[in-house]
Amino acid sequence: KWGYGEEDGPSAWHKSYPIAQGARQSPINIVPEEAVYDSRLPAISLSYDNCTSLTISNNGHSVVVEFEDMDDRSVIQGGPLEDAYRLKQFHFHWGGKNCDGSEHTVRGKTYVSELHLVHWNAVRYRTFGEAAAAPDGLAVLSIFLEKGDEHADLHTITDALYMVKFKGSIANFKGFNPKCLLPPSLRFWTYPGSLTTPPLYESVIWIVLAEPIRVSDKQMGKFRMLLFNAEEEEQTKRMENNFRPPQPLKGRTVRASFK
Ligand SMILES: Cc1cc(C(C)C)[n+](CCc2cnc[nH]2)c(C(C)C)c1
Ligand SMILES: [Zn+2]
Repeated sequence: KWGYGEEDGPSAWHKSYPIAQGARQSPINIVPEEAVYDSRLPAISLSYDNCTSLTISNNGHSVVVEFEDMDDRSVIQGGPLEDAYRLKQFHFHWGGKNCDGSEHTVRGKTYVSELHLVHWNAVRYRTFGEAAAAPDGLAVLSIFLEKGDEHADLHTITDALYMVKFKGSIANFKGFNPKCLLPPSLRFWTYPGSLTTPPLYESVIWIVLAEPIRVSDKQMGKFRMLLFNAEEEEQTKRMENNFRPPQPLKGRTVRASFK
């Protein structure tokens, strides 16, 4: 199977997943000066007030918070999106003790971590799986985490990580609303891309917020206590550096919602 190590990491994925060298792969390096300001782009609208978080889990690649997505109780719309997309889950990518782990970069700058809020087009597709394989199936809202003071609301997540230390662990995680993780500004860049892990489906409309949120080193240290391995496996592998590096733009246009 695939991972983030020397043998099974991003540079090897193309062997089992040739789309890794496709025309709309993610992440990318965003160059603001080359982004096209589009004044017709509506603002992003997030309706998370009735969202229902269910669980927090360790899938062996990241820590994931899943939501109830049987109706349109929590959706993202506007921006580049034709339809409303349903919130399905969010997860993070991060680095190691002294190195950054964001997936997208801005003028080559990396951030400590990157939060992905994953939504799917339930207007056009019946299931998440079907949407995840369709060109306009998913919309991922990406938020950069920058090193700074403690983030007051991130504690709710970091305090729960001990419950999902091992791959395959899952715990109740009700009542969490991710709107507390948004930065003050919803100014964004948007471009057509892909999942950043195998199967690397080219099914994601990316919406990357320009303004990061700030988190402390101590809070990030708690993410690095998670493990890639299951409890019964003998080798203990710390969960860190679970990010894919930027991929070729291949002629795509990045649009900006701001000048
Ligand atoms: C069908 C599928 C969908 C996703 C994400 C977009 C939730 N993911 C995560 C891929 C991803 C993570 N960040 C961006 N893409 C996978 C991985 C767990 C195998 C499978
Ligand atoms: Zn992700």
